[in-house]
Amino acid sequence: MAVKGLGKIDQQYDGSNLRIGIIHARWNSVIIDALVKGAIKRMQSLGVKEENIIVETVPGSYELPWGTKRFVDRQKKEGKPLDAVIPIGVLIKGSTMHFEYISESTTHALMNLQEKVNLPVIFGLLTCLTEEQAFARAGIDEAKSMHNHGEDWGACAVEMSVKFGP
Ligand SMILES: O=Nc1c(NC[C@H](O)[C@H](O)[C@H](O)CO)[nH]c(=O)[nH]c1=O
Repeated sequence: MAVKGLGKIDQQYDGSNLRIGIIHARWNSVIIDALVKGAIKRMQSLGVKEENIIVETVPGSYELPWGTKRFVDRQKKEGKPLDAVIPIGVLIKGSTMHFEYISESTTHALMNLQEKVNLPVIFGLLTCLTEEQAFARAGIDEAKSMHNHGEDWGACAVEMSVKFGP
């Protein structure tokens, strides 16, 4: 049986010297809140200090690429550069093509952003066909919960920062 999710992390990484940003959309906020909490919980379990986890928000997932760029730039300008950033959004398919266009464009923009900001930009965009899929991936629906993907994103941010930092 294929094992979904991050699988076994090959080692515990020490996040105690890291400063990590989370920037999240405000659409589908119940699911977003669970994902953000999961990412924070996992990063703190790896030693990232509470004061070094900076949270910012944007209206929707479409604003994540531009918001992330400005967020990273501002933290750097204030002399408090980030080691990684986790944009988080939840897109749920509706009756139009809006979902497809935002999913595709935002995914490409976030991928390309890494070169521009020279930091790990973790892919925290849930693109779900149903609300049930989104609840399950945020660890909300115990019945079908796979696990809270936010925790994977937090672990990924720490690993990428420690392994590939400056
Ligand atoms: O439409 N559905 C969604 C959505 N639309 C808004 C969009 O991201 C943007 O904020 C506006 O178009 C204004 O630019 N944003 C989401 O995060 N999830 C959705 O499921």
